[in-house]
Amino acid sequence: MKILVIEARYYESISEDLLQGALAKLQAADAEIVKVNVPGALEIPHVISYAEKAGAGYDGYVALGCVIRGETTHYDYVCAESARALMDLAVDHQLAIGNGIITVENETQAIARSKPDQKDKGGFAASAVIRMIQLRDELNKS
Ligand SMILES: Nc1c(NC[C@H](O)[C@H](O)[C@H](O)CO)[nH]c(=O)[nH]c1=O
Ligand SMILES: CC(=O)[C@@H](O)COP(=O)(O)O
Repeated sequence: MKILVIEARYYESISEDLLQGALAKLQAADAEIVKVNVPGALEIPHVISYAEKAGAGYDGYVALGCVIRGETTHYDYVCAESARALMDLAVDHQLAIGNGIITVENETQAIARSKPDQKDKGGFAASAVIRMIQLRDELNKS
């Protein structure tokens, strides 16, 4: 299976941990992996839309990012809109998308969720997209 990993490397070290967790799972599944990065979480859904429009032939997508609450309401919009857009793409277009965009209150929470040897949210998102590809294929054959 061919997987596009889309990273919003807004926080460099957090992003790297999310990526390593995701790559471990994808490599274990012998996936063909393509990686791209975007400025922030809000731009991740755009790439999926572009790839699908272009007929790029990805079996699934892993979205990786970290959104940490600041002083204003921008956090709420970045979290809600990126999640909503990914969900709409997945459901409306039958796409396999693993959402590894962590939305947290502070850096401590982000570290705990990004590290592969802790909560490994990047790895979980990769495992999710692998399973959804399998499930979609099974349903298409039934
Ligand atoms: N504050 C965070 C952002 N903000 C940037 C937006 O995602 C977007 O790139 C900008 O509004 C331009 O369209 N992005 C993150 O990934 N994480 C944050 O904590
Ligand atoms: C989650 C964000 O967009 C955040 O970086 C914005 O910070 P602030 O609300 O302090 O401008």
